[in-house]
Amino acid sequence: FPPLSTGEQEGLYELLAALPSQLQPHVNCSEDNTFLQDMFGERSLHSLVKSLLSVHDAVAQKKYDPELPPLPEDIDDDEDSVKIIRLVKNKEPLGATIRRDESTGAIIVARIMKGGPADRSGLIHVGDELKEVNGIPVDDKKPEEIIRILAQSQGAITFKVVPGAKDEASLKEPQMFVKALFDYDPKDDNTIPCKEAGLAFKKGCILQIMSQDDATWWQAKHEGDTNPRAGLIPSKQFQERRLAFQQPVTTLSSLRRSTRRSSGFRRSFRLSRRDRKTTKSMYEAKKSEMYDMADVPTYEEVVPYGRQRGDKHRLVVLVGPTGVGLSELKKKLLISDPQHFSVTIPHTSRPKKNQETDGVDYHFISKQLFETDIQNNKFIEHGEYKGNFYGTSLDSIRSILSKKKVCLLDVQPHLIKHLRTAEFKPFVVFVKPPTVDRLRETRKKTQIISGKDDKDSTKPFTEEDFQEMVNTAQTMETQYSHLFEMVIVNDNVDVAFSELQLALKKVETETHWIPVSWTHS
Ligand SMILES: Nc1ncnc2c1ncn2[C@@H]1O[C@H](COP(=O)(O)OP(=O)(O)OP(=O)(O)O)[C@@H](O)[C@H]1O
Repeated sequence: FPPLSTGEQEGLYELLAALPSQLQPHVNCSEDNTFLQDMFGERSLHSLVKSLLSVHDAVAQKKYDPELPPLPEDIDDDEDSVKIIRLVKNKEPLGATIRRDESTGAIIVARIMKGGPADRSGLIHVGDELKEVNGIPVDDKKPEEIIRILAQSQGAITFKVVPGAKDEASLKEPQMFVKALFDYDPKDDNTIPCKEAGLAFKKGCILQIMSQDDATWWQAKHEGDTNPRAGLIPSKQFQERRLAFQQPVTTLSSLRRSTRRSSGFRRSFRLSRRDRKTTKSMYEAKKSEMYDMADVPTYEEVVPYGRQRGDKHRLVVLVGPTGVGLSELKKKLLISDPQHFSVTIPHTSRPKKNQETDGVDYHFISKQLFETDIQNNKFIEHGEYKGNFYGTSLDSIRSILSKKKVCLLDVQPHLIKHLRTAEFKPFVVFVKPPTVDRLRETRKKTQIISGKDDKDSTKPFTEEDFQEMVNTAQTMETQYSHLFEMVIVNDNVDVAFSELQLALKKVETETHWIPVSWTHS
């Protein structure tokens, strides 16, 4: 209805007064007639109708909107994100703290006390930049001075703020993604408050974290899942805590076993293709380095990453047990595209042979310089063989990457963690042997370099070699699989090679997930 005019209101009263006579023909008994006369003549009914009408008018004219204070006139048009906030303050403190941002000098809301006036208003948020209080600019004031101004103010206080970026982001759907570093099935978890509400996932899955409000149970969805309902997953802290209790037992026992079989771990890093034959048993890595405890793998925050033209390539790291075929796969890649792929040139302290060229076969350096370089952490891997040092320097990796080539590197798995940096962004491929039966089948004609003596003698794989390869692969997988981005089974070498080639192509051209820590260097 449109609001009633005064004339219309009076007409309505007349109508009310006239009602009993209008109804008379329909009323048989005089008592009823008197009752109607009395009721419609009652003043209280008139005032009730009047109130009803004024409420009707107020609603129709939207008079219930509170009156907003006029906006200050000096708003800078450029500052489109400025917010003017008016809070009414009584004796109670506002419940917010401020700080000066070291780098920009801006006054920032540092904390909002839960339940205080600022919190209850819902208008001021942590991260907001304070520009003015009651028209007084605050940029040139110390936080203490501003606090004094606020303390002295009573009644309405006007703030001019620039909302913090965080504030806006928190209103949107949470955008935190993690890569799961362990398998999880709520069915096997007796601590979960509700198994049906749990979310199962596998190692390597990308999960979108929807809520971390609860310290023990987070809420998450599988990335890309259109179903909006989140499921419960153990929080990082909770998972770390309970794994810390379990791990020492399992790790220690598996390590003992692997120590005895440690010869199955990769003993050499390949120096150059020409030198392959002599590198096989060049040296053993220090055992203590190999068996360090891996961090408890839970979740790692990830972001989408796509290599832009002109960016350096991700470092390609191959790991696997001795003899599984890393050199073979590297060789195939190099042959497939020598302009695109490259391997590092190792350093050595041994004297240069006549047919060798410095910087091509090796970087030949003195023993003393080698030792200094070791001290200065210049090598990702190094070792000693027959009194001479050999090693792969970090700079030799950098030199390839800066030529915009793909660097192929194989290292022992415990060294992966040193390469996991924004600079190298390693793409780690685990090359796994097939079953012993398949090894026997596929490696029938294969000759390997005998590690028993220093001569370049070759021999076929033994049953023991196969068993050791499979066992070592198993140990490596148990301990380091959370660091592997891809697993290739080297059964048929041509199949394994095409799988690797395809995966590397994808890494170069498609958007994929990498740890968020690699994106800010
Ligand atoms: N799928 C395969 N089928 C048959 N032979 C293979 C296969 N993959 C590799 N080989 C052969 O097995 C031998 C060992 O492979 P390769 O030298 O590449 O191993 P590696 O992982 O580099 O080990 P190491 O660290 O001991 O040198 C080589 O003669 C290689 O040609």
